[in-house]
Amino acid sequence: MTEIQFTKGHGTGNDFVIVADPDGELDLTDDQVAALCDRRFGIGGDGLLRVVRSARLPEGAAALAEEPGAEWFMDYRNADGSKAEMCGNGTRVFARYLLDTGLSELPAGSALPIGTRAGVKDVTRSETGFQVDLGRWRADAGDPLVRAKGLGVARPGLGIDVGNPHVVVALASEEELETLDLTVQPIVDPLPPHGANVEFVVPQGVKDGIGRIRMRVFERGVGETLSCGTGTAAAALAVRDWAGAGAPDFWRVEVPGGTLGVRMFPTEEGEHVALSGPATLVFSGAVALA
Ligand SMILES: N[C@@H](CCC[C@H](N)C(=O)O)C(=O)O
Repeated sequence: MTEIQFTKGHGTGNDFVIVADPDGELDLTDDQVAALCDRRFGIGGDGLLRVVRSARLPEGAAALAEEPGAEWFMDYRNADGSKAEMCGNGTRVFARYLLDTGLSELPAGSALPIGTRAGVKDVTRSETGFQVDLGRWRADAGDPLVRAKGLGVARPGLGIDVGNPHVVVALASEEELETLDLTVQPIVDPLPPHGANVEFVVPQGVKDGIGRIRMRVFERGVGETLSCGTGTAAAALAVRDWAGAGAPDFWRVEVPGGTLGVRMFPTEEGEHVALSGPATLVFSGAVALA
């Protein structure tokens, strides 16, 4: 049986098994990922981050073509073993791992480019830990309806892509958010071609120029998690859209695992959205691969 080294990390309670595989020698099956992420029989995690040199992975070629400095690729897998394009909390935890293990450096004022299936993402330091520029976002057509246990009637959702697909649903009150039962997967109709992460939000108004939101999420390939970084970005974009002209470009999103910052800013290629928050490594060990 092969034994591998791992580190456990999290960003606002969205937790990951981190496996260093610099030379791309570890081809983990979906079942192996699911076993490592199992909370009873494995290490436990919402997902797995494989740390691999972009040059050693076929998917890394596009990252290197976009940004030759993107030495490291975040091979992200959901807890069920499925691949996802992006993970916002994951990129911050990935950056923390690269820096703490000495695989990369991030001098003050510079950016660390990380390869992902949704393109290269620049990570910089921020007051609360790290900021990741998620790049351009886009509204998805389809106007899905969302049914969730505990909600009664179906609610309209707004499809937003921030590298991975999301559907955001506004709830009427904190009570609705609390009584929502996310042990059962919400039904999205029509479901976007590659599925969706579903965010339930309660806007909390604007204070000191910063929009506030409370959010819970059901992640594609995982279930309810304590936080979803790309989900908070989608939530802020949706609430800003619903609020109309004059809504802020700075948002604070409260999730069960903590608070994340979201900011929208113009660039030459169009508006970008960035996510900021903490990233923590918790422990390391060795585990046998099933
Ligand atoms: N937790 C993540 C998103 C992880 C991927 C997601 N489950 C998907 O399938 O798109 C985040 O912090 O963004």
